[in-house]
Amino acid sequence: MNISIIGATGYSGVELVRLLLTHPEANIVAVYSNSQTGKTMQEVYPHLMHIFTDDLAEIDCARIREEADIVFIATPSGVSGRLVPQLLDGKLKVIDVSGDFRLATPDLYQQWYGKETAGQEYIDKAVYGLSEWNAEAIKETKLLANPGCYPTATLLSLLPLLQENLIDGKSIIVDAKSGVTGAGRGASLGTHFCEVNESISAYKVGKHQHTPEIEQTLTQLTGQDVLLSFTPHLVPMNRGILTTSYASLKDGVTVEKIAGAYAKAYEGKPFVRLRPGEYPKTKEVYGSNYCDIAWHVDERTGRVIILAVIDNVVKGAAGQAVQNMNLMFGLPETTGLAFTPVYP
Ligand SMILES: NC(=O)C1=CN([C@@H]2O[C@H](COP(=O)(O)OP(=O)(O)OC[C@H]3O[C@@H](n4cnc5c(N)ncnc54)[C@H](OP(=O)(O)O)[C@@H]3O)[C@@H](O)[C@H]2O)C=CC1
Ligand SMILES: CC(=O)N[C@@H](CCC(=O)OP(=O)(O)O)C(=O)O
Repeated sequence: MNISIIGATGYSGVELVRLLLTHPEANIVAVYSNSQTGKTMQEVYPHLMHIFTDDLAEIDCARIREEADIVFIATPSGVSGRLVPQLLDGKLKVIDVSGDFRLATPDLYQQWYGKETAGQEYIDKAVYGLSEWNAEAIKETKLLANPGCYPTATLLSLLPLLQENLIDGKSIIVDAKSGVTGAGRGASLGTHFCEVNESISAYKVGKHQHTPEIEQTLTQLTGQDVLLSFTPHLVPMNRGILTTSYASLKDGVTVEKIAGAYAKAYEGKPFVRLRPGEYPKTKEVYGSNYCDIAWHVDERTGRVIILAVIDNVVKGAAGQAVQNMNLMFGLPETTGLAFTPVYP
């Protein structure tokens, strides 16, 4: 499989390089950058010395259509919306790691991202790549919208319970925490060491762009009416997301029903590990494609509290993108991804 990567110099892009270098079917044919063309990958990332030394090329859609079977796009929002119409031709398959093709309409995207994306005809071609829940559609598509990092952990937590009608879709509150790699490699005041170290703070309260992605997917996949509050926080660590979701239980729902819904949803799903009653740590999935999920039924308040952890750069971006590539090419989902988390 010949693979091109646009945005290879970013954190998601360089994680794609790491995963694809040991994938038995993958051959990276070219890596593309916007502002660092002419340099090699090992100049930008010395940890790749003697491992991956390719030159960074200027983005050339015609060349990519000829050289690659699949292209990953790992660029800031607003970029792939412009590139995809030039790439979707012939045999080439596209996986977009950004948010440009996740929301149902260009207007909704404009409302939450404050910029333009591709036209409706391209958005309609995209399949949402939540691997565990959308595998049949993923296998058939040429354009895949890889889920956001927070939505991955949140959706995997909530879908089984909404699917079985065990919680009230209008009662959901999601409190989420992310490591700083979630904000990308570019320097900014908000991610400066002295601003984040020994501190924790919320951001984009009531207006984070992943809110409509989570609501839209919960409704599309379960048919339930959903309206939720989502609050992200930045925590002083490199990788990892912990989501804590709260929802009111429907009448008569027992601990056994909750456990049954998770067991049914994730039987045979190699990357979801169920840990009822535990307190999963981001460290326990670090560097891996796992999502660990735990739940606690609070009989006093009639609520269920669900904890989920992922590595934002792996299951939340590059790892799930490779999992989706495997599905799109008829390979076992775990190909190139069956490695152990780095611990401690
Ligand atoms: N980091 C994460 O945990 C996750 C990120 N995402 C999404 O994935 C995408 C990439 O994120 P991340 O890797 O963190 O970002 P980074 O900021 O680390 O990297 C961005 C990449 O995009 C390239 N780039 C920047 N501007 C342009 C442009 N105008 N045209 C073409 N290429 C451009 C950069 O190239 P160069 O600097 O060489 O010019 C760089 O390779 C984003 O949309 C992000 O929201 C999704 C899930 C998780
Ligand atoms: C910590 C941090 O800043 N995280 C980023 C995640 C960005 C992201 O993944 O954005 P899209 O999926 O929408 O492209 C944020 O909250 O905006």
